[in-house]
Amino acid sequence: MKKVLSIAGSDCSGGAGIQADLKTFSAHGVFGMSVIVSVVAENTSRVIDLQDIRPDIIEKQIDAVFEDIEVDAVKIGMLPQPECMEAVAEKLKQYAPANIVIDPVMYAKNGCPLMNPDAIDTLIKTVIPIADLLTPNIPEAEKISSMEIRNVEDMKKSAMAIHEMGCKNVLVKGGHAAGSALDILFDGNEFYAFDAQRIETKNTHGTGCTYSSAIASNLALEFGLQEAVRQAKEYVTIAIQHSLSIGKGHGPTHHFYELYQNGLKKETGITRQ
Ligand SMILES: Nc1ncnc2c1ncn2[C@@H]1O[C@H](COP(=O)(O)OP(=O)(O)O)[C@@H](O)[C@H]1O
Ligand SMILES: Cc1ncc(COP(=O)(O)OP(=O)(O)O)c(N)n1
Repeated sequence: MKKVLSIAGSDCSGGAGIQADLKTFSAHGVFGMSVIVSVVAENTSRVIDLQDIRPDIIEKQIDAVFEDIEVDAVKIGMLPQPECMEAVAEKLKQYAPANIVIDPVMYAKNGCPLMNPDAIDTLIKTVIPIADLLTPNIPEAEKISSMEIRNVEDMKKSAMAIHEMGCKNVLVKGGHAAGSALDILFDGNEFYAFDAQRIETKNTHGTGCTYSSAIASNLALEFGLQEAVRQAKEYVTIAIQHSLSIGKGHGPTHHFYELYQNGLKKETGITRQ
């Protein structure tokens, strides 16, 4: 069985963070593992407080996984502080796993910061260069590339600027744009578009976590990058289509193995190998 590690924060309400990652891994039939970097007291409406985990405990969690288990892909989510970023980057350089997918989480949907804004330089210098794929949403891509994104051409320019910072591939996600849900992948040479009809729903808590974890799962399953993103885009679209009206705010995406299998068959004619 393929094994995928999530290094991320804990969302006690189950819609985002480690919890969304592990649900996504299970739906993909891979074995999920977790290194928790922050415990976030949050729900579908708000972030109440958070407690970051000490960097040495983060390092020891990573050691505990890698000294014992072969890891086929790593998904990284929330990294709240520079010290946490440095600890994670150093350990991943040491263990050099394949398929590092990084979702540079900065804010929760309600606008609460999950990354110290002063950590942006460390993110750029230390974290971005270790990514096989970086998956910023539009506000994150704007912040990292120091440019405004108003249209698809700007998404491409931003992706190129971020690629220059040392990650192998960049996927700028269009969830925050108007129009269809169009994401742009840049591999250093070509651009690839992944488009889906925008679903009218407020229940989009955890979409970015779900998407990056689905991509990491597909890479672990040995799909090439474009195919891994294409299948993950279908997964996240179906997970949003079937999202749940749980809580008073933005409800979570829905992860359900059978739904995925049937949804894929019904909606795309594709079955997973
Ligand atoms: N309302 C929606 N309908 C369809 N797809 C969406 C919708 N909102 C987001 N997506 C898709 O979900 C994925 C996650 O993107 P996004 O929501 O931008 O990430 P994040 O959660 O990091 O802000 C992307 O593929 C995006 O295009
Ligand atoms: C613990 C934790 N990690 C990440 C997020 C952000 O999740 P994301 O999928 O990027 O988007 P929203 O859930 O904020 O819409 C989070 N909220 N909590």
